Amino acid sequence: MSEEQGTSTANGHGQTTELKGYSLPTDVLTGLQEKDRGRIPLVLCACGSFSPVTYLHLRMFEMAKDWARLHTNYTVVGGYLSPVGDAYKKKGLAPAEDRVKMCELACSTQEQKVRFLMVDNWEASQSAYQPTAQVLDHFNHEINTVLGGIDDGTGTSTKTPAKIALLGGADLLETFTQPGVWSTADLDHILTDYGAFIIERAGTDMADALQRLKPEWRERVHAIHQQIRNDVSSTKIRDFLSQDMSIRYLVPELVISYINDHGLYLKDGANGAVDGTAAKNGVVEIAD
Ligand SMILES: Nc1ncnc2c1ncn2[C@@H]1O[C@H](COP(=O)(O)OP(=O)(O)OP(=O)(O)O)[C@@H](O)[C@H]1O
Ligand SMILES: NC(=O)c1ccc[n+]([C@@H]2O[C@H](COP(=O)(O)O)[C@@H](O)[C@H]2O)c1
Repeated sequence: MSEEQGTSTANGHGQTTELKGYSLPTDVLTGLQEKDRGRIPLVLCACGSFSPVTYLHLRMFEMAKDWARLHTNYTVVGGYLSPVGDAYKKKGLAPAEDRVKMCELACSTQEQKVRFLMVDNWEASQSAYQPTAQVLDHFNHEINTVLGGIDDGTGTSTKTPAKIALLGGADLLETFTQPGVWSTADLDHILTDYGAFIIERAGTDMADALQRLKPEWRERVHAIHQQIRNDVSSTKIRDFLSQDMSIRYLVPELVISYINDHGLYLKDGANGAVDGTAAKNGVVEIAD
Protein backbone atom coordinates (compact mmCIF):
# COMPACT_ATOMS: atom_id res chain seq x y z
CA MET A 1 0.00 0.00 0.00
CA SER A 2 1.26 3.48 -0.80
CA GLU A 3 2.63 5.79 1.84
CA GLU A 4 0.35 8.62 2.95
CA GLN A 5 1.22 12.26 2.40
CA GLY A 6 -0.91 15.12 3.69
CA THR A 7 -4.65 15.42 3.28
CA SER A 8 -7.00 17.06 0.85
CA THR A 9 -10.71 17.07 0.20
CA ALA A 10 -12.36 16.31 -3.11
CA ASN A 11 -15.72 17.45 -4.39
CA GLY A 12 -16.98 18.34 -0.95
CA HIS A 13 -17.86 14.70 -0.20
CA GLY A 14 -15.29 13.89 2.43
CA GLN A 15 -11.65 13.55 3.36
CA THR A 16 -9.22 11.92 0.99
CA THR A 17 -5.55 11.36 1.59
CA GLU A 18 -3.02 12.08 -1.11
CA LEU A 19 -0.94 8.95 -1.58
CA LYS A 20 2.75 9.47 -2.17
CA GLY A 21 3.89 7.88 -5.40
CA TYR A 22 0.34 6.90 -6.36
CA SER A 23 -0.54 6.48 -10.00
CA LEU A 24 -3.49 4.69 -11.54
CA PRO A 25 -2.45 1.36 -13.07
CA THR A 26 -2.85 1.63 -16.84
CA ASP A 27 -0.80 -1.33 -18.06
CA VAL A 28 -3.73 -3.01 -19.82
CA LEU A 29 -5.84 0.06 -20.53
CA THR A 30 -6.23 -0.10 -24.29
CA GLY A 31 -6.88 2.60 -26.85
CA LEU A 32 -9.71 2.37 -29.37
CA GLN A 33 -8.92 0.00 -32.23
CA GLU A 34 -9.62 0.46 -35.92
CA LYS A 35 -12.76 -1.72 -35.53
CA ASP A 36 -14.02 0.61 -32.75
CA ARG A 37 -14.07 3.70 -34.96
CA GLY A 38 -16.99 5.90 -33.96
CA ARG A 39 -17.51 4.17 -30.63
CA ILE A 40 -17.05 5.73 -27.19
CA PRO A 41 -14.39 4.22 -24.89
CA LEU A 42 -15.86 2.88 -21.67
CA VAL A 43 -14.04 2.23 -18.39
CA LEU A 44 -15.92 -0.02 -15.96
CA CYS A 45 -15.29 0.50 -12.24
CA ALA A 46 -16.46 -2.16 -9.77
CA CYS A 47 -16.57 -0.96 -6.17
CA GLY A 48 -16.97 -3.63 -3.51
CA SER A 49 -15.48 -5.55 -0.63
CA PHE A 50 -13.92 -8.38 -2.65
CA SER A 51 -13.41 -10.35 0.56
CA PRO A 52 -12.36 -12.47 -1.19
CA VAL A 53 -12.58 -11.80 -4.92
CA THR A 54 -14.38 -14.60 -6.82
CA TYR A 55 -14.58 -15.68 -10.45
CA LEU A 56 -17.99 -14.01 -10.65
CA HIS A 57 -16.42 -10.64 -9.86
CA LEU A 58 -14.16 -11.12 -12.89
CA ARG A 59 -17.00 -12.52 -14.97
CA MET A 60 -19.13 -9.38 -14.29
CA PHE A 61 -16.72 -7.42 -16.48
CA GLU A 62 -17.04 -9.94 -19.31
CA MET A 63 -20.83 -9.80 -19.18
CA ALA A 64 -20.83 -5.99 -19.18
CA LYS A 65 -18.25 -5.88 -21.97
CA ASP A 66 -20.35 -8.14 -24.21
CA TRP A 67 -23.49 -6.22 -23.35
CA ALA A 68 -21.87 -2.87 -24.16
CA ARG A 69 -20.62 -4.17 -27.50
CA LEU A 70 -23.97 -5.68 -28.48
CA HIS A 71 -26.38 -3.06 -27.16
CA THR A 72 -24.56 0.28 -26.92
CA ASN A 73 -22.14 2.53 -28.75
CA TYR A 74 -19.48 1.99 -26.07
CA THR A 75 -16.37 -0.16 -26.23
CA VAL A 76 -14.79 -1.33 -23.01
CA VAL A 77 -11.14 -0.26 -22.93
CA GLY A 78 -10.44 -1.07 -19.29
CA GLY A 79 -11.93 -2.41 -16.09
CA TYR A 80 -10.96 -1.62 -12.51
CA LEU A 81 -11.65 -3.43 -9.27
CA SER A 82 -11.63 -0.91 -6.44
CA PRO A 83 -11.64 -2.69 -3.08
CA VAL A 84 -13.27 -0.63 -0.33
CA GLY A 85 -11.08 0.61 2.52
CA ASP A 86 -10.96 -0.81 6.04
CA ALA A 87 -13.14 2.06 7.30
CA TYR A 88 -16.15 0.34 5.63
CA LYS A 89 -16.12 -2.00 8.65
CA LYS A 90 -18.33 -4.62 7.05
CA LYS A 91 -18.61 -8.08 8.55
CA GLY A 92 -16.14 -10.45 6.93
CA LEU A 93 -13.85 -7.72 5.64
CA ALA A 94 -10.26 -8.96 5.54
CA PRO A 95 -7.61 -6.19 5.73
CA ALA A 96 -7.59 -3.93 2.67
CA GLU A 97 -4.00 -4.82 1.90
CA ASP A 98 -4.92 -8.51 1.62
CA ARG A 99 -8.02 -7.81 -0.46
CA VAL A 100 -6.03 -5.64 -2.89
CA LYS A 101 -3.38 -8.34 -3.17
CA MET A 102 -6.00 -11.05 -3.83
CA CYS A 103 -7.62 -8.91 -6.55
CA GLU A 104 -4.20 -8.36 -8.13
CA LEU A 105 -3.54 -12.10 -8.10
CA ALA A 106 -6.96 -12.73 -9.65
CA CYS A 107 -6.28 -10.21 -12.43
CA SER A 108 -2.85 -11.71 -13.05
CA THR A 109 -4.59 -14.90 -14.22
CA GLN A 110 -6.00 -13.11 -17.30
CA GLU A 111 -4.80 -14.40 -20.61
CA GLN A 112 -2.21 -12.00 -22.05
CA LYS A 113 -4.03 -11.13 -25.27
CA VAL A 114 -7.38 -10.31 -23.69
CA ARG A 115 -6.29 -8.57 -20.50
CA PHE A 116 -8.22 -5.43 -19.59
CA LEU A 117 -8.76 -5.77 -15.81
CA MET A 118 -6.71 -3.85 -13.25
CA VAL A 119 -6.84 -3.20 -9.52
CA ASP A 120 -6.76 0.32 -8.16
CA ASN A 121 -5.63 0.65 -4.54
CA TRP A 122 -6.52 4.34 -4.15
CA GLU A 123 -9.84 3.67 -2.38
CA ALA A 124 -8.42 0.81 -0.29
CA SER A 125 -5.53 3.00 0.87
CA GLN A 126 -7.73 5.76 2.26
CA SER A 127 -8.15 5.85 6.02
CA ALA A 128 -11.57 7.51 5.71
CA TYR A 129 -14.50 5.79 3.98
CA GLN A 130 -14.88 6.99 0.39
CA PRO A 131 -18.43 7.15 -0.96
CA THR A 132 -18.74 5.55 -4.38
CA ALA A 133 -19.52 8.90 -6.07
CA GLN A 134 -16.13 10.12 -4.93
CA VAL A 135 -14.39 6.95 -6.14
CA LEU A 136 -15.91 7.47 -9.61
CA ASP A 137 -14.76 11.11 -9.54
CA HIS A 138 -11.28 9.78 -8.77
CA PHE A 139 -11.35 7.46 -11.82
CA ASN A 140 -12.73 10.25 -14.00
CA HIS A 141 -9.95 12.58 -12.85
CA GLU A 142 -7.19 10.02 -13.36
CA ILE A 143 -8.36 8.89 -16.80
CA ASN A 144 -9.81 12.00 -18.37
CA THR A 145 -7.67 14.71 -16.74
CA VAL A 146 -4.35 13.13 -15.71
CA LEU A 147 -4.13 10.79 -18.72
CA GLY A 148 -6.04 13.20 -20.95
CA GLY A 149 -8.42 10.48 -22.14
CA ILE A 150 -8.04 7.37 -24.29
CA ASP A 151 -6.09 6.99 -27.53
CA ASP A 152 -8.73 7.38 -30.24
CA GLY A 153 -7.15 4.81 -32.56
CA THR A 154 -6.59 7.17 -35.49
CA GLY A 155 -2.82 6.75 -35.21
CA THR A 156 -2.40 10.46 -34.46
CA SER A 157 -1.99 10.20 -30.66
CA THR A 158 -5.25 12.11 -30.31
CA LYS A 159 -7.16 11.29 -27.15
CA THR A 160 -10.87 11.06 -26.63
CA PRO A 161 -12.70 11.27 -23.28
CA ALA A 162 -13.72 7.94 -21.76
CA LYS A 163 -17.09 7.24 -20.25
CA ILE A 164 -16.64 6.13 -16.65
CA ALA A 165 -19.35 3.83 -15.30
CA LEU A 166 -20.11 1.89 -12.14
CA LEU A 167 -20.27 -1.90 -12.42
CA GLY A 168 -22.09 -3.93 -9.79
CA GLY A 169 -24.67 -6.57 -9.02
CA ALA A 170 -28.41 -6.17 -8.66
CA ASP A 171 -28.14 -6.24 -4.86
CA LEU A 172 -26.19 -2.99 -5.12
CA LEU A 173 -28.94 -1.52 -7.31
CA GLU A 174 -31.48 -2.60 -4.69
CA THR A 175 -29.65 -0.56 -2.02
CA PHE A 176 -30.07 2.63 -4.11
CA THR A 177 -33.60 3.01 -2.78
CA GLN A 178 -32.97 1.75 0.74
CA PRO A 179 -33.30 4.66 3.16
CA GLY A 180 -30.07 6.01 4.62
CA VAL A 181 -27.67 4.07 2.38
CA TRP A 182 -27.03 6.60 -0.40
CA SER A 183 -27.39 10.37 -0.47
CA THR A 184 -29.71 11.64 -3.19
CA ALA A 185 -26.98 13.98 -4.41
CA ASP A 186 -24.51 11.09 -4.77
CA LEU A 187 -27.00 8.89 -6.61
CA ASP A 188 -27.86 11.74 -8.93
CA HIS A 189 -24.18 12.33 -9.61
CA ILE A 190 -23.43 8.61 -10.13
CA LEU A 191 -26.37 7.90 -12.41
CA THR A 192 -26.59 11.20 -14.30
CA ASP A 193 -22.89 11.87 -14.81
CA TYR A 194 -21.55 8.30 -15.00
CA GLY A 195 -24.25 5.62 -15.28
CA ALA A 196 -24.22 2.01 -14.09
CA PHE A 197 -23.92 -1.45 -15.58
CA ILE A 198 -25.83 -3.80 -13.30
CA ILE A 199 -25.65 -7.60 -13.38
CA GLU A 200 -28.68 -9.69 -12.40
CA ARG A 201 -28.16 -11.52 -9.12
CA ALA A 202 -30.01 -14.40 -7.46
CA GLY A 203 -32.10 -13.12 -4.56
CA THR A 204 -32.79 -9.71 -6.09
CA ASP A 205 -35.72 -8.81 -8.31
CA MET A 206 -33.84 -6.56 -10.73
CA ALA A 207 -36.99 -5.36 -12.52
CA ASP A 208 -38.52 -4.32 -9.21
CA ALA A 209 -35.31 -2.59 -8.09
CA LEU A 210 -35.24 -0.69 -11.40
CA GLN A 211 -38.89 0.25 -11.09
CA ARG A 212 -38.21 1.89 -7.75
CA LEU A 213 -35.72 4.31 -9.29
CA LYS A 214 -36.70 7.74 -10.55
CA PRO A 215 -37.33 7.42 -14.33
CA GLU A 216 -34.42 9.75 -15.15
CA TRP A 217 -32.09 7.52 -13.10
CA ARG A 218 -33.55 4.28 -14.45
CA GLU A 219 -32.64 5.17 -17.99
CA ARG A 220 -29.00 5.53 -16.94
CA VAL A 221 -28.85 1.91 -15.74
CA HIS A 222 -27.84 -0.87 -18.13
CA ALA A 223 -29.53 -3.94 -16.64
CA ILE A 224 -27.79 -7.14 -17.73
CA HIS A 225 -29.27 -10.61 -17.35
CA GLN A 226 -26.93 -13.46 -16.50
CA GLN A 227 -27.41 -15.96 -19.31
CA ILE A 228 -25.41 -18.54 -17.40
CA ARG A 229 -26.32 -17.96 -13.78
CA ASN A 230 -23.61 -17.97 -11.17
CA ASP A 231 -24.68 -17.48 -7.58
CA VAL A 232 -21.26 -17.43 -5.95
CA SER A 233 -20.76 -14.78 -3.26
CA SER A 234 -17.86 -13.84 -1.03
CA THR A 235 -20.03 -14.69 1.99
CA LYS A 236 -20.45 -18.27 0.73
CA ILE A 237 -16.71 -18.53 0.09
CA ARG A 238 -16.00 -17.40 3.66
CA ASP A 239 -18.59 -19.88 4.96
CA PHE A 240 -16.98 -22.72 2.98
CA LEU A 241 -13.54 -21.78 4.29
CA SER A 242 -14.74 -21.63 7.86
CA GLN A 243 -15.99 -25.23 7.45
CA ASP A 244 -12.76 -26.29 5.76
CA MET A 245 -14.67 -26.94 2.52
CA SER A 246 -13.18 -26.61 -0.97
CA ILE A 247 -13.48 -23.30 -2.85
CA ARG A 248 -11.60 -24.62 -5.87
CA TYR A 249 -12.97 -23.43 -9.26
CA LEU A 250 -14.96 -20.69 -7.51
CA VAL A 251 -11.95 -18.52 -6.74
CA PRO A 252 -8.69 -18.33 -8.75
CA GLU A 253 -6.05 -20.81 -7.59
CA LEU A 254 -3.56 -18.04 -6.78
CA VAL A 255 -6.14 -16.43 -4.49
CA ILE A 256 -6.75 -19.76 -2.73
CA SER A 257 -3.01 -20.06 -2.08
CA TYR A 258 -2.91 -16.51 -0.72
CA ILE A 259 -5.85 -17.22 1.62
CA ASN A 260 -4.16 -20.38 2.89
CA ASP A 261 -0.72 -18.80 3.23
CA HIS A 262 -2.11 -15.86 5.20
CA GLY A 263 -4.63 -17.82 7.26
CA LEU A 264 -7.55 -15.64 6.15
CA TYR A 265 -11.18 -16.38 6.97
CA LEU A 266 -10.55 -19.03 9.60
CA LYS A 267 -13.55 -19.72 11.78
CA ASP A 268 -11.88 -19.38 15.15
CA GLY A 269 -9.70 -16.43 14.24
CA ALA A 270 -6.41 -18.25 14.59
CA ASN A 271 -4.60 -15.13 13.39
CA GLY A 272 -6.36 -12.77 15.75
CA ALA A 273 -7.63 -9.32 14.89
CA VAL A 274 -5.38 -6.79 13.24
CA ASP A 275 -7.33 -3.93 14.78
CA GLY A 276 -10.85 -3.22 15.92
CA THR A 277 -12.32 -3.14 12.43
CA ALA A 278 -10.73 -5.64 10.12
CA ALA A 279 -9.24 -8.93 11.17
CA LYS A 280 -7.13 -11.59 9.59
CA ASN A 281 -9.86 -14.09 10.39
CA GLY A 282 -12.41 -12.03 8.50
CA VAL A 283 -15.23 -12.47 11.02
CA VAL A 284 -15.34 -9.03 12.54
CA GLU A 285 -18.69 -7.48 13.36
CA ILE A 286 -19.64 -4.10 11.90
CA ALA A 287 -18.61 -1.41 14.37
CA ASP A 288 -21.26 1.01 15.70
N1 LIG B 1 -23.01 -13.76 -7.91
C1 LIG B 1 -23.09 -12.45 -8.22
N2 LIG B 1 -23.98 -12.02 -9.15
C2 LIG B 1 -24.07 -10.71 -9.47
N3 LIG B 1 -23.32 -9.73 -8.89
C3 LIG B 1 -22.43 -10.09 -7.96
C4 LIG B 1 -22.25 -11.47 -7.58
N4 LIG B 1 -21.25 -11.52 -6.65
C5 LIG B 1 -20.87 -10.25 -6.44
N5 LIG B 1 -21.56 -9.39 -7.21
C6 LIG B 1 -21.41 -7.92 -7.25
O1 LIG B 1 -20.04 -7.59 -7.20
C7 LIG B 1 -19.87 -6.33 -6.55
C8 LIG B 1 -18.79 -6.43 -5.52
O2 LIG B 1 -19.09 -7.56 -4.77
P1 LIG B 1 -18.87 -7.75 -3.21
O3 LIG B 1 -17.44 -7.61 -2.91
O4 LIG B 1 -19.83 -6.97 -2.45
O5 LIG B 1 -19.19 -9.31 -3.23
P2 LIG B 1 -20.32 -10.09 -2.49
O6 LIG B 1 -20.21 -11.49 -2.95
O7 LIG B 1 -21.66 -9.43 -2.66
O8 LIG B 1 -19.78 -9.90 -1.02
P3 LIG B 1 -20.39 -10.36 0.37
O9 LIG B 1 -20.93 -11.74 0.19
O10 LIG B 1 -19.20 -10.26 1.27
O11 LIG B 1 -21.49 -9.36 0.68
C9 LIG B 1 -21.22 -5.98 -5.92
O12 LIG B 1 -21.81 -4.94 -6.68
C10 LIG B 1 -22.02 -7.26 -6.03
O13 LIG B 1 -23.38 -6.98 -6.26
N1 LIG C 1 -23.25 5.92 -0.19
C1 LIG C 1 -22.38 5.21 -0.87
O1 LIG C 1 -21.50 5.71 -1.56
C2 LIG C 1 -22.47 3.71 -0.78
C3 LIG C 1 -23.52 3.07 -0.12
C4 LIG C 1 -23.52 1.67 -0.10
C5 LIG C 1 -22.53 0.95 -0.70
N2 LIG C 1 -21.53 1.62 -1.36
C6 LIG C 1 -20.43 0.89 -1.99
O2 LIG C 1 -20.92 -0.26 -2.63
C7 LIG C 1 -20.00 -1.33 -2.44
C8 LIG C 1 -20.79 -2.42 -1.76
O3 LIG C 1 -19.98 -3.44 -1.43
P1 LIG C 1 -20.56 -4.66 -0.55
O4 LIG C 1 -21.67 -5.27 -1.38
O5 LIG C 1 -19.41 -5.57 -0.36
O6 LIG C 1 -21.07 -4.08 0.74
C9 LIG C 1 -18.83 -0.78 -1.63
O7 LIG C 1 -17.80 -0.39 -2.51
C10 LIG C 1 -19.41 0.46 -0.96
O8 LIG C 1 -18.46 1.50 -0.76
C11 LIG C 1 -21.49 2.96 -1.41
